[in-house]
Amino acid sequence: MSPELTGFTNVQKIAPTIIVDLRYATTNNFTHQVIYDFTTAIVRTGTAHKLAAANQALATLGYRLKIWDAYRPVSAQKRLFNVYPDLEFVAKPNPNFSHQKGVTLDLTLTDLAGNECPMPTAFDDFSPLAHRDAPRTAIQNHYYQILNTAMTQAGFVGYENEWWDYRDTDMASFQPLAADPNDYQ
Ligand SMILES: C[C@@H](N)C(=O)N[C@H](C)C(=O)O
Repeated sequence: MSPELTGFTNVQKIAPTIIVDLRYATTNNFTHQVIYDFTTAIVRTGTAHKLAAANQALATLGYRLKIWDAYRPVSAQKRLFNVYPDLEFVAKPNPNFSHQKGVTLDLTLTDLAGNECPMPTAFDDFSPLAHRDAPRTAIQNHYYQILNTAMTQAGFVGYENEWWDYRDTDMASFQPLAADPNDYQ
């Protein structure tokens, strides 16, 4: 992978219409604790370009992406795992994995005004209803398919147990890398 793609990028710098609402920067998450001290969503630059392509495709259909989590330091993963050590829904701390190396996003779909579309569950609903093969209502399935098509066509793969978790298909090409998102505002 070229060196220009392996650093970190603030996703809103290349896709300003993406909404960022980092839930672990607030107490509005499953831990009820503030997990980290930043509100800027960063991912590896190659991943950011793919995300911008997904958001652009969605814009033509009248939708936007809303990000709930992006790069997550290993220290934050430790806090999440301490509260909910269930590998189905929270990964073990590991600098070479997923959010912790900046190749994964937790996200949902909104309309152009920023209103969230109906999806299978709330964010971090750690129940079987979050699984990608769970039964969905027709309306939930409609919006899920719009999101899933845009993300997979842009080069992401969805984690089977969480409908909101999308990983760069090139994730294995990225070596571990840490950053402070506050440096990318
Ligand atoms: C905690 C949840 N939002 C999540 O990101 N789960 C995956 C499995 C992870 O911890 O990487």
